[in-house]
Amino acid sequence: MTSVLFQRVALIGIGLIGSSIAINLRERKLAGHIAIATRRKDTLDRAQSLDLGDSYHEDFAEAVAGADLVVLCVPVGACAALTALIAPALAPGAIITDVGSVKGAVVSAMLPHLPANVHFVPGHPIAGTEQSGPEAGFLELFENRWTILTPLENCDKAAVARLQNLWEAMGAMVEVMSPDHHDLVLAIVSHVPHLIAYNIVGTAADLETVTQSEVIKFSASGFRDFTRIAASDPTMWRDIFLTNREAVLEMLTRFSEDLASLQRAIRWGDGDALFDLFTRTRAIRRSIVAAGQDTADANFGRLRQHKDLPGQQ
Ligand SMILES: NC(=O)c1ccc[n+]([C@@H]2O[C@H](COP(=O)([O-])OP(=O)(O)OC[C@H]3O[C@@H](n4cnc5c(N)ncnc54)[C@H](O)[C@@H]3O)[C@@H](O)[C@H]2O)c1
Ligand SMILES: O=C(O)C(=O)C[C@]1(C(=O)O)C=C[C@@H](O)C=C1
Repeated sequence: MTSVLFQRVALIGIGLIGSSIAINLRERKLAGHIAIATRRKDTLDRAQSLDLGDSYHEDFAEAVAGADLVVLCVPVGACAALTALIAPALAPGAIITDVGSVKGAVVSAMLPHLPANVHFVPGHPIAGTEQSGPEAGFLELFENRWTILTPLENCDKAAVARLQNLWEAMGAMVEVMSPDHHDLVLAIVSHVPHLIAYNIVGTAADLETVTQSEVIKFSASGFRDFTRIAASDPTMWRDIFLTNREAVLEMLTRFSEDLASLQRAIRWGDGDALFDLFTRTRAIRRSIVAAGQDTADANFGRLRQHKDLPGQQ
């Protein structure tokens, strides 16, 4: 049995993550009032027609006024300007958080604009799909998935606990870590995999000896999975690679070295090296499935059942 955890939640940006939070707040009755603000009138109108909130604002400051929780649900590159815009309107004691996929850069971008009398608790739900826009959200997105919070050392513990309660009420599991550690971990489990997907789909599309229609016609499920990831939002991912540059480059160096070893194993017919690696990686997949962390597959299945879902914001 859940109860109202915040009196007024302001959601800034209402795409996949913002709308999933809105649906959770409403369905689970976690907020007294849901105020929604976003950049484009058209997106706001679509959010309203989906009945995602209680009030809709083109003026960001108006949306956050009186809110005890403000959640930035926008691409990482938009966080600094938006924080500067809303900072003067934040209520004393409010918790301000975000859902950005990179944390170090978000902290550096937001912190200088924030008044001392609010609690800044950056966050990141490790849950998503390749869809964007207010129509893409759904209730189960965060269920049994991790959300990472990266509060600064001097942050009020009660504020962190309140935000943790909210994520848990939305079905998530919560872990706290430093922004830098978050960025390093996410570089290898999320950012580099996306780069690989963008790259392989781009390479296939550029092949002179294989036609576009053959790529589409013969794409087996392995390649198809890459195309799903490579359909992810261009703005969001541009911002991620520009703001988590160091960690991504570090992981790419390791990745390239390991890829070169695989290339060598294939060239010299070293079947044992290939077999050993594939055995280790199969065990990793099986432990992820055993831990119940493969719900993205379930989400993907769910989205496929709704083929008419618009993908644009
Ligand atoms: N999509 C995912 O899988 C996923 C998962 C976890 C976290 N995130 C993070 O969540 C954030 C939002 O991602 P999303 O998937 O919901 O994106 P989305 O594209 O579905 O929605 C983004 C929203 O931000 C608004 N917006 C964009 N630029 C803006 C600007 N300059 N000023 C004001 N509003 C602006 C858009 O109108 C839209 O309402 C990103 O920071 C992303 O890194 C995404
Ligand atoms: O399943 C997907 O489509 C995702 O890419 C989700 C995913 C991920 O890499 O796991 C993407 C970026 C977010 O920051 C968090 C989650």
